[in-house]
Amino acid sequence: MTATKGLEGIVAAKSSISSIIDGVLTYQGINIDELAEKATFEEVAYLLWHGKLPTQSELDGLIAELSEYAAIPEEAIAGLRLYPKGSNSMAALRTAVSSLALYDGEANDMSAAANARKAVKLQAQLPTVVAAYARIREGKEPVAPKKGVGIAHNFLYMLTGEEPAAVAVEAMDKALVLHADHELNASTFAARVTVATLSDIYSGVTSAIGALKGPLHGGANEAVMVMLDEIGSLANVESYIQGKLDNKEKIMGFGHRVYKNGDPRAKHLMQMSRQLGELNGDMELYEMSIKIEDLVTGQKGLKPNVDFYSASCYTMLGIPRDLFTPIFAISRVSGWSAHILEQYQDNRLIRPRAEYVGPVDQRYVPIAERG
Ligand SMILES: CC(=O)SCCNC(=O)CCNC(=O)[C@H](O)C(C)(C)COP(=O)(O)OP(=O)(O)OC[C@H]1O[C@@H](n2cnc3c(N)ncnc32)[C@H](O)[C@@H]1OP(=O)(O)O
Ligand SMILES: O=C([O-])CC(=O)C(=O)O
Repeated sequence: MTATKGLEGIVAAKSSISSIIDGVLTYQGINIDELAEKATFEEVAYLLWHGKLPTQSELDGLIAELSEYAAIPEEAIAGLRLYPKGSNSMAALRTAVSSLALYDGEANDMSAAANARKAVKLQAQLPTVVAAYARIREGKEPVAPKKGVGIAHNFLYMLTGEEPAAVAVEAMDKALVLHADHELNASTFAARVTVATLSDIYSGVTSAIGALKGPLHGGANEAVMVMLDEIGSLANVESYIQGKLDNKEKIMGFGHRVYKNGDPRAKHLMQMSRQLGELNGDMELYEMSIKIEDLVTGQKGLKPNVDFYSASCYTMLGIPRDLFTPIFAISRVSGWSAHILEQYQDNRLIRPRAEYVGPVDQRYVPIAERG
């Protein structure tokens, strides 16, 4: 038995949710470029869950259902208030989502209908949790979700307590579309491994949030912003990046396990970064990002991934950098839950093998004889 480090290239599941073939990403066979331009996030969530785009009445039904479930139980809000000040926002989200199971009477109901309902509940409630936590830690009261608006709108509204500008809603919605699903990425795999034991959907999503948190995966968007903040200005880009490359340090937001010729989502976020810069009358973050891309691609051949330009976009939308990865989760919970439902439909325990490389032929040594 020979292990493949990081399971690179191993096909570990059959899935009909999203595909990456020859560098082209599709959700249910629809090119991400088309969805980014035309679809709303709610349409995409429906597509991932049901395998088809919704009719107008199906979409209205989903928006109504999301509105119905968006408020989180008072006990969960009370829990958020107890988290230590300065908690990591992804750790807080992971804990809060796990706690939501305790207040859902059907958390352990494994019927298909209950699982489909819980997928919608989780999708509805993650934005509320992230926004409520962001406010509570600043000493502000959470803002109750608004009925009848989309998730992008509602999230920005609950975060700021103000009606968001149309352009901000549009940008956020597109970002959510672009992050919704991505085949068997690490967090989705974690979710599928967890539920393949026939554990519940909350356990699967909690596992997924834990996996997304890491800087080699979703956590890279925050790490990109840390880097941009450290660089500070366009004039410092070259020396900073050159220093990192000379020291063989990783540049966050670059490289990808599957895409070797570029992540198709990055160009949409790059465009959004430029547009938001123009709107804000401040192009520096965009220009710094472009210069970083030129240097890293020029010297290492590495292309930006989905996390690179999302950092400047979210910052220009006024979002604190430690909410970037939670926002990724707000979107990706659509894909996680779609994969969880797909796993339940044709389940088999996921249990690979390890190549043993430890010592052999050892004997138990009594404690008094150990050196
Ligand atoms: C939503 C997402 O999860 S997108 C990915 C987000 N993660 C990041 O942006 C973090 C930075 N990028 C990385 O760490 C990697 O490119 C990953 C984790 C995305 C992919 O990792 P892997 O497929 O295992 O590639 P691996 O890390 O083996 O890289 C291959 C080579 O490219 C180099 N490399 C890869 N990414 C980078 C980078 N961002 N900066 C500098 N060098 C890099 C590696 O050092 C390695 O070089 P070597 O062969 O000389 O040792
Ligand atoms: O697929 C991956 O490995 C990571 C990624 O880009 C994503 O999850 O969006």
